[in-house]
Amino acid sequence: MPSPRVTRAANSGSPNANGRFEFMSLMTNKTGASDQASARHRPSDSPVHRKDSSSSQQQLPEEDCMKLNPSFLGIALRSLLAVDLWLSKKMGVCAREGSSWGSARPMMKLVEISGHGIPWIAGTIYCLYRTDSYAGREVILNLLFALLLDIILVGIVKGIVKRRRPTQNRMDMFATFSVDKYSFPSGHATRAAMVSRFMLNHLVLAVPVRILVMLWAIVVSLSRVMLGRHNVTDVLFGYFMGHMQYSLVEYFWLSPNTLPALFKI
Ligand SMILES: CC(C)=CCC/C(C)=C/CC/C(C)=C/COP(=O)(O)O
Repeated sequence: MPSPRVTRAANSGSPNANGRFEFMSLMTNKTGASDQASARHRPSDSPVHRKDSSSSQQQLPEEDCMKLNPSFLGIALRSLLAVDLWLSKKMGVCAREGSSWGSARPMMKLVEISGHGIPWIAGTIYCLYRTDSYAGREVILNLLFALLLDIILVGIVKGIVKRRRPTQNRMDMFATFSVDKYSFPSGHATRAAMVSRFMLNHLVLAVPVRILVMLWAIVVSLSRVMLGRHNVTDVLFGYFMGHMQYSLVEYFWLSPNTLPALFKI
Protein backbone atom coordinates (compact mmCIF):
# COMPACT_ATOMS: atom_id res chain seq x y z
CA MET A 1 0.00 0.00 0.00
CA PRO A 2 1.44 3.34 -0.93
CA SER A 3 2.36 5.67 1.88
CA PRO A 4 0.05 8.70 2.42
CA ARG A 5 2.95 10.98 1.49
CA VAL A 6 3.42 9.37 -1.91
CA THR A 7 -0.33 9.22 -2.62
CA ARG A 8 -0.76 12.89 -1.78
CA ALA A 9 2.20 13.84 -3.96
CA ALA A 10 1.00 11.73 -6.86
CA ASN A 11 -2.42 13.33 -6.72
CA SER A 12 -1.50 16.92 -6.18
CA GLY A 13 1.98 17.18 -7.71
CA SER A 14 3.11 19.36 -4.83
CA PRO A 15 6.86 20.02 -4.41
CA ASN A 16 8.92 18.40 -1.64
CA ALA A 17 11.46 20.14 0.61
CA ASN A 18 13.93 20.41 -2.27
CA GLY A 19 11.40 22.10 -4.50
CA ARG A 20 11.32 18.90 -6.64
CA PHE A 21 7.93 17.28 -7.40
CA GLU A 22 7.16 14.09 -5.58
CA PHE A 23 6.08 12.17 -8.70
CA MET A 24 9.78 11.76 -9.40
CA SER A 25 10.08 9.59 -6.28
CA LEU A 26 6.91 7.76 -7.22
CA MET A 27 8.50 6.82 -10.55
CA THR A 28 11.56 5.54 -8.69
CA ASN A 29 9.43 3.37 -6.45
CA LYS A 30 7.69 1.77 -9.38
CA THR A 31 10.55 1.26 -11.77
CA GLY A 32 13.69 1.26 -9.63
CA ALA A 33 16.64 3.61 -9.32
CA SER A 34 18.23 2.68 -12.63
CA ASP A 35 15.00 3.55 -14.45
CA GLN A 36 15.04 6.96 -12.86
CA ALA A 37 18.55 7.50 -14.10
CA SER A 38 17.63 6.48 -17.64
CA ALA A 39 14.44 8.58 -17.48
CA ARG A 40 16.63 11.58 -16.78
CA HIS A 41 18.44 11.01 -20.05
CA ARG A 42 15.30 10.56 -22.16
CA PRO A 43 14.67 13.93 -23.80
CA SER A 44 10.89 13.50 -23.68
CA ASP A 45 11.02 12.98 -19.90
CA SER A 46 13.44 15.75 -19.21
CA PRO A 47 11.89 18.78 -17.47
CA VAL A 48 13.27 20.96 -20.24
CA HIS A 49 11.33 19.07 -22.89
CA ARG A 50 8.14 18.69 -20.86
CA LYS A 51 5.52 20.96 -22.41
CA ASP A 52 3.83 21.79 -19.07
CA SER A 53 7.05 22.70 -17.24
CA SER A 54 6.12 26.31 -16.70
CA SER A 55 8.06 26.60 -13.46
CA SER A 56 11.87 26.84 -13.44
CA GLN A 57 11.77 24.96 -10.10
CA GLN A 58 11.32 21.71 -12.08
CA GLN A 59 14.76 21.93 -13.66
CA LEU A 60 17.51 19.59 -12.55
CA PRO A 61 20.57 20.91 -10.70
CA GLU A 62 22.91 20.17 -13.63
CA GLU A 63 20.81 22.33 -15.88
CA ASP A 64 20.81 25.09 -13.26
CA CYS A 65 24.62 25.02 -13.36
CA MET A 66 24.65 25.32 -17.12
CA LYS A 67 22.41 28.36 -16.85
CA LEU A 68 24.46 29.98 -14.10
CA ASN A 69 27.87 29.53 -15.74
CA PRO A 70 27.46 32.06 -18.56
CA SER A 71 26.22 34.72 -16.15
CA PHE A 72 29.18 33.97 -13.86
CA LEU A 73 31.49 34.46 -16.84
CA GLY A 74 29.63 37.66 -17.69
CA ILE A 75 30.07 38.98 -14.15
CA ALA A 76 33.77 38.04 -14.18
CA LEU A 77 34.32 39.80 -17.52
CA ARG A 78 32.40 42.88 -16.42
CA SER A 79 34.42 43.03 -13.20
CA LEU A 80 37.69 42.71 -15.15
CA LEU A 81 36.54 45.51 -17.46
CA ALA A 82 35.65 47.73 -14.49
CA VAL A 83 39.07 47.12 -12.87
CA ASP A 84 40.74 47.76 -16.25
CA LEU A 85 38.98 51.12 -16.73
CA TRP A 86 39.60 52.18 -13.13
CA LEU A 87 43.30 51.21 -13.20
CA SER A 88 43.85 52.78 -16.64
CA LYS A 89 42.31 56.06 -15.48
CA LYS A 90 44.48 56.02 -12.34
CA MET A 91 47.63 55.27 -14.39
CA GLY A 92 46.90 57.92 -17.02
CA VAL A 93 49.03 60.44 -15.14
CA CYS A 94 50.30 62.16 -18.34
CA ALA A 95 46.96 62.20 -20.17
CA ARG A 96 46.70 66.02 -19.96
CA GLU A 97 49.09 68.88 -19.28
CA GLY A 98 47.14 69.45 -16.06
CA SER A 99 47.37 65.79 -14.96
CA SER A 100 49.49 64.85 -11.93
CA TRP A 101 52.54 64.04 -14.13
CA GLY A 102 51.49 66.43 -16.92
CA SER A 103 54.99 67.95 -17.10
CA ALA A 104 56.33 64.55 -18.26
CA ARG A 105 53.89 64.48 -21.20
CA PRO A 106 56.39 65.88 -23.81
CA MET A 107 58.93 63.22 -22.80
CA MET A 108 56.25 60.50 -23.03
CA LYS A 109 55.39 61.74 -26.51
CA LEU A 110 59.02 61.29 -27.53
CA VAL A 111 58.82 57.71 -26.22
CA GLU A 112 55.65 57.35 -28.30
CA ILE A 113 57.50 58.44 -31.47
CA SER A 114 60.31 55.99 -30.70
CA GLY A 115 57.75 53.17 -31.06
CA HIS A 116 55.83 54.62 -34.00
CA GLY A 117 55.59 52.65 -37.25
CA ILE A 118 56.92 55.40 -39.57
CA PRO A 119 60.42 55.82 -38.07
CA TRP A 120 60.80 52.06 -37.76
CA ILE A 121 59.73 51.30 -41.33
CA ALA A 122 61.68 54.23 -42.82
CA GLY A 123 64.80 53.33 -40.79
CA THR A 124 64.59 49.68 -41.81
CA ILE A 125 64.25 50.53 -45.52
CA TYR A 126 67.24 52.86 -45.21
CA CYS A 127 69.34 50.14 -43.51
CA LEU A 128 68.31 47.63 -46.18
CA TYR A 129 69.48 50.05 -48.86
CA ARG A 130 72.79 50.75 -47.08
CA THR A 131 73.71 47.19 -46.03
CA ASP A 132 76.04 45.38 -48.34
CA SER A 133 76.44 42.19 -46.35
CA TYR A 134 74.43 39.18 -47.36
CA ALA A 135 73.53 38.10 -43.80
CA GLY A 136 72.70 41.68 -42.76
CA ARG A 137 70.34 42.08 -45.69
CA GLU A 138 68.53 38.87 -44.76
CA VAL A 139 67.95 40.03 -41.17
CA ILE A 140 66.83 43.54 -42.16
CA LEU A 141 64.49 42.25 -44.83
CA ASN A 142 62.80 40.04 -42.24
CA LEU A 143 62.53 42.98 -39.86
CA LEU A 144 60.74 44.92 -42.60
CA PHE A 145 58.44 41.98 -43.18
CA ALA A 146 57.74 41.85 -39.40
CA LEU A 147 56.90 45.59 -39.25
CA LEU A 148 54.50 45.40 -42.21
CA LEU A 149 52.87 42.26 -40.82
CA ASP A 150 52.42 44.03 -37.49
CA ILE A 151 50.60 46.99 -39.07
CA ILE A 152 48.29 44.65 -41.01
CA LEU A 153 47.46 42.33 -38.08
CA VAL A 154 46.92 45.16 -35.59
CA GLY A 155 44.70 46.96 -38.12
CA ILE A 156 42.60 43.80 -38.60
CA VAL A 157 42.14 43.19 -34.86
CA LYS A 158 41.36 46.87 -34.18
CA GLY A 159 38.79 46.81 -36.98
CA ILE A 160 37.13 43.67 -35.59
CA VAL A 161 37.11 44.58 -31.88
CA LYS A 162 36.37 48.32 -32.36
CA ARG A 163 37.11 49.25 -28.75
CA ARG A 164 37.04 53.01 -28.26
CA ARG A 165 40.09 54.73 -26.81
CA PRO A 166 39.79 55.77 -23.14
CA THR A 167 37.86 58.96 -22.42
CA GLN A 168 41.01 60.54 -20.93
CA ASN A 169 42.84 60.24 -24.30
CA ARG A 170 43.48 63.34 -26.42
CA MET A 171 43.59 62.32 -30.08
CA ASP A 172 46.76 64.29 -30.86
CA MET A 173 48.86 61.38 -32.15
CA PHE A 174 51.09 61.86 -35.15
CA ALA A 175 50.37 59.98 -38.42
CA THR A 176 47.54 57.55 -37.71
CA PHE A 177 45.29 55.32 -39.83
CA SER A 178 41.51 55.41 -39.50
CA VAL A 179 41.54 52.20 -37.39
CA ASP A 180 43.78 53.97 -34.90
CA LYS A 181 40.70 55.60 -33.40
CA TYR A 182 40.31 52.16 -31.78
CA SER A 183 42.45 51.06 -28.90
CA PHE A 184 42.51 47.24 -28.78
CA PRO A 185 45.29 46.14 -29.09
CA SER A 186 48.00 48.78 -28.66
CA GLY A 187 50.03 48.92 -31.89
CA HIS A 188 52.95 50.45 -30.02
CA ALA A 189 52.97 47.54 -27.54
CA THR A 190 52.86 44.90 -30.31
CA ARG A 191 55.69 46.64 -32.18
CA ALA A 192 57.82 47.18 -29.07
CA ALA A 193 57.47 43.54 -27.99
CA MET A 194 58.09 42.17 -31.48
CA VAL A 195 61.01 44.45 -32.40
CA SER A 196 62.76 44.00 -29.05
CA ARG A 197 62.55 40.21 -29.32
CA PHE A 198 63.73 40.41 -32.92
CA MET A 199 66.75 42.54 -31.98
CA LEU A 200 67.67 40.38 -29.00
CA ASN A 201 67.60 37.25 -31.15
CA HIS A 202 69.20 38.49 -34.36
CA LEU A 203 71.63 41.26 -33.48
CA VAL A 204 74.87 40.80 -31.61
CA LEU A 205 74.49 43.29 -28.78
CA ALA A 206 76.45 44.02 -25.62
CA VAL A 207 74.66 43.21 -22.36
CA PRO A 208 73.93 46.88 -21.42
CA VAL A 209 72.38 47.41 -24.87
CA ARG A 210 70.28 44.27 -24.46
CA ILE A 211 68.99 45.60 -21.14
CA LEU A 212 68.24 48.97 -22.77
CA VAL A 213 66.27 47.24 -25.55
CA MET A 214 64.16 45.37 -22.98
CA LEU A 215 63.60 48.54 -20.94
CA TRP A 216 62.62 50.46 -24.07
CA ALA A 217 59.90 47.90 -24.88
CA ILE A 218 58.52 48.10 -21.35
CA VAL A 219 58.62 51.93 -21.23
CA VAL A 220 56.93 52.27 -24.65
CA SER A 221 54.15 49.92 -23.50
CA LEU A 222 53.74 51.63 -20.12
CA SER A 223 53.69 55.07 -21.75
CA ARG A 224 50.53 54.10 -23.71
CA VAL A 225 48.55 53.89 -20.47
CA MET A 226 50.31 56.89 -18.88
CA LEU A 227 49.46 59.05 -21.91
CA GLY A 228 45.84 57.91 -21.58
CA ARG A 229 45.96 56.41 -25.07
CA HIS A 230 45.09 52.87 -23.95
CA ASN A 231 43.57 50.76 -21.24
CA VAL A 232 45.82 48.31 -19.43
CA THR A 233 44.27 45.28 -21.19
CA ASP A 234 44.96 46.83 -24.65
CA VAL A 235 48.64 47.02 -23.77
CA LEU A 236 48.88 43.60 -22.09
CA PHE A 237 47.20 41.93 -25.06
CA GLY A 238 49.34 43.99 -27.48
CA TYR A 239 52.53 42.88 -25.75
CA PHE A 240 51.44 39.25 -25.95
CA MET A 241 50.39 39.67 -29.60
CA GLY A 242 53.79 41.19 -30.43
CA HIS A 243 55.49 38.06 -29.11
CA MET A 244 53.15 35.86 -31.17
CA GLN A 245 53.92 37.95 -34.27
CA TYR A 246 57.63 37.45 -33.71
CA SER A 247 57.07 33.67 -33.62
CA LEU A 248 55.16 33.98 -36.90
CA VAL A 249 58.06 35.86 -38.50
CA GLU A 250 60.49 33.18 -37.33
CA TYR A 251 58.23 30.53 -38.80
CA PHE A 252 57.98 32.27 -42.20
CA TRP A 253 61.59 33.48 -42.18
CA LEU A 254 62.48 34.91 -45.61
CA SER A 255 65.74 33.48 -46.86
CA PRO A 256 67.85 34.18 -49.98
CA ASN A 257 66.19 31.11 -51.48
CA THR A 258 62.66 32.51 -51.10
CA LEU A 259 63.44 35.97 -52.52
CA PRO A 260 66.61 35.62 -54.65
CA ALA A 261 66.17 38.94 -56.49
CA LEU A 262 66.44 40.91 -53.23
CA PHE A 263 69.71 39.24 -52.32
CA LYS A 264 71.65 40.11 -55.48
CA ILE A 265 74.40 42.34 -54.21
C1 LIG B 1 54.57 52.22 -44.76
C2 LIG B 1 53.41 52.40 -43.89
C3 LIG B 1 52.14 51.77 -44.30
C4 LIG B 1 53.55 53.08 -42.76
C5 LIG B 1 52.45 53.38 -41.82
C6 LIG B 1 52.97 53.59 -40.46
C7 LIG B 1 51.89 54.07 -39.53
C8 LIG B 1 51.14 55.30 -39.85
C9 LIG B 1 51.62 53.36 -38.42
C10 LIG B 1 50.61 53.74 -37.41
C11 LIG B 1 51.27 53.77 -36.08
C12 LIG B 1 50.28 54.11 -35.00
C13 LIG B 1 49.90 55.51 -34.78
C14 LIG B 1 49.77 53.12 -34.26
C15 LIG B 1 48.84 53.32 -33.14
O1 LIG B 1 49.45 52.81 -32.00
P1 LIG B 1 48.59 52.58 -30.69
O2 LIG B 1 49.56 52.09 -29.67
O3 LIG B 1 48.01 53.89 -30.30
O4 LIG B 1 47.57 51.55 -31.01
